[in-house]
Amino acid sequence: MNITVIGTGYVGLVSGTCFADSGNNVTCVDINEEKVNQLNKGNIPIYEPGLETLFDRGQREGRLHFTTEIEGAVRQADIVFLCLPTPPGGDGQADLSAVMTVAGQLGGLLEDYTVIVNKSTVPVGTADRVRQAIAGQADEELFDVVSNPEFLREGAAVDDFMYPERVVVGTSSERAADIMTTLYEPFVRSGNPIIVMDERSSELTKYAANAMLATKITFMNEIANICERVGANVDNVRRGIGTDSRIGKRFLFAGIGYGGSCFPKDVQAIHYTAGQHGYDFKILDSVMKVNEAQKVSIVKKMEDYYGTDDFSGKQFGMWGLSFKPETDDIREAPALYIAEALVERGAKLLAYDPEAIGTFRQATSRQVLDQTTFVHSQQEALDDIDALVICTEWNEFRRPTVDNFANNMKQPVIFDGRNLYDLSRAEKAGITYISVGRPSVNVPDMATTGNEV
Ligand SMILES: NC(=O)C1=CN([C@@H]2O[C@H](COP(=O)(O)OP(=O)(O)OC[C@H]3O[C@@H](n4cnc5c(N)ncnc54)[C@H](O)[C@@H]3O)[C@@H](O)[C@H]2O)C=CC1
Ligand SMILES: O=C(O)[C@H]1O[C@H](OP(=O)(O)OP(=O)(O)OC[C@H]2O[C@@H](n3ccc(=O)[nH]c3=O)[C@H](O)[C@@H]2O)[C@H](O)[C@@H](O)[C@@H]1O
Repeated sequence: MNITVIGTGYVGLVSGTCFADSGNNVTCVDINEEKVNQLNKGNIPIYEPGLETLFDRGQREGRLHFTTEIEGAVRQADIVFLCLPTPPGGDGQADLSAVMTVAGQLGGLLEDYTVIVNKSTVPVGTADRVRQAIAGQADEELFDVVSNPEFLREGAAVDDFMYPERVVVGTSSERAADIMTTLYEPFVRSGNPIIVMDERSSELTKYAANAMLATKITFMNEIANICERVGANVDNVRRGIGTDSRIGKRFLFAGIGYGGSCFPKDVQAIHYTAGQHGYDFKILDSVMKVNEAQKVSIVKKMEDYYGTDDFSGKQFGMWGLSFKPETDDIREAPALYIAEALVERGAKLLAYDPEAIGTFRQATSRQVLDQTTFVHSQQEALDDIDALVICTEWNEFRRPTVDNFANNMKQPVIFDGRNLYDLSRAEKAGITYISVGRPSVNVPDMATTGNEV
C-alpha cells in the first residue's frame, strides 16, 4: 500500500519505518525542513533501540521517503496517518491546532478514495471534526476518517509497534475497516486482536489506557509512602499483590513519579474532557496531585537526612536525566524538577545520563545549567560528591554492584528514586541508602533493613 505519514516525531517515525519494513511504500511529511534534510541523509533525530536497522533498510530498499511537500505525498496515498503533536493547552485541554491545520489542507488534495487515520492522541469527537474539515472541500465518497490510537512506549517503540498486544481501529465504515485490517494483519500474526469499534470509543480507549496506567503507578507510589511510615517494604507488597492475575505484575513499580510526553498531558486532557461534560473525574485529580509531590519527594528525604533545606556547599551526583531508560526524551522528567529543587537549595550538581545530556541541557533552566557540570561516565559523577541521587533506572546503573560504592565515593550516601539496589547488600557494604517505600539503610534514627525475601 502507499502510506503517507504526516508528522515525523516519535510516533510518525516509528510507524512509518515499521510500515515500510512490512512491505509498504511510505512517505513521511514534516514541516520541519532541517529534520527532513537530516532524515534524508539517514540521520535519525531520536534515540530508539532497534529503529536504525529498520530505518536503514527502508531507505536502502527505496520504501521510506521524507519530504516537506504535503501535496504530492497525499495525492499518491491509499492511507494518510496523522501523527501530529497534541500538547496540553493552558488549561490542560489538548491543543488540536496541528491536527486541524493539516485536516484543513487535506480536502483539496484527495483524488481517489483515501483513508485518513488519526494516530495522534485526541479528545473524543476529533474524528468528527476532522471529517467536517475535509468534507468542506472534498466529496464524502472520496474518504473515510478513522481513529487508530497508538500504544507504543518510548524505549520499546519498535517492538511495541511490530508486535502490538492489540490494534484499535475506530470507524463505522466497513471499507475503511477492511483496509486497516489488511494493513495491520502482518503485525498481529501471533493472534493478538485487531479490535474494530466506533470512533468515539476508540478515541476514549487511548485516554482510558494512559489514565489507568498512570493511576496504577500512582497507587503504588501512595502504597510506598505508607510503607515508609509503617516500616514495610513496597517491593514485598508489590510481589504480594502482583502475583494476583487480576492485578498483574506490570506498572507496579514505585518511584519518583511518572513523566514523559504522554501520561501527564493525557491525564490532564481526559480530566478536562470530563469537566467539559459536567463530570468531576475525582480519582484523576488525586493522581495529578500525588504525582506532582512524588517527583520531588526525594528532595524532602534529603532535607530530612541533612536536617536542613540549605544545601549550600554541597555537591550531588545525579545519575539519569531522561524520564525513563532507553530514551533521550526528558519531557516532564522527574530529573528536571529534582535538579531545579536541589539548585534552588544551594547545591551544585554533577550530572550523567547515557543519552539525555543534550536534551536535558536544552530543557533545563539557566540557573540549573550554571550550577551543573555534565560528565561523560557514571564514575565521573561520583567524584567528590556528598551524595548520589538516582533519577532513572538505566541498566548500566545496576552494574556497579552496590558493594563498589563504598570504595568509590567520598561519602557513600545514595538517594535512589528507582529502587535499584538490594537493601541487605547496601547495609553490608556500609552504604547509607535511602530509596522509595523501603526501609532506609545505615541511617541513624531511621528504620533499618526490612524483611527482604
Ligand atoms: N511519544 C510517544 O511515545 C507517543 C505519542 N503518542 C501521541 O502521538 C502524537 C504525536 O506524538 P509524538 O510523535 O511524540 O510528537 P512529536 O512532538 O515528537 O512530533 C510531532 C512532529 O509533527 C511535526 N509537525 C507539527 N506540525 C506539523 C504540520 N502542520 N505538518 C507536518 N508536520 C508537523 C513536528 O515538526 C514534529 O516532527 C501525540 O498526540 C502523542 O500524544 C501516542 C503514543 C505514544
Ligand atoms: O501515549 C503514550 O505516549 C505512551 O505513554 C506510555 O509510554 P511512555 O510514556 O513511553 O513510557 P512508560 O513506560 O509508560 O513510562 C511512563 C512513566 O511512568 C513511569 N513508570 C512506569 C512503570 C512503573 O511501574 N512505574 C513508573 O514509575 C516511568 O518511569 C515513566 O516516567 C504508555 O506506556 C504507552 O502505552 C503510550 O503509548
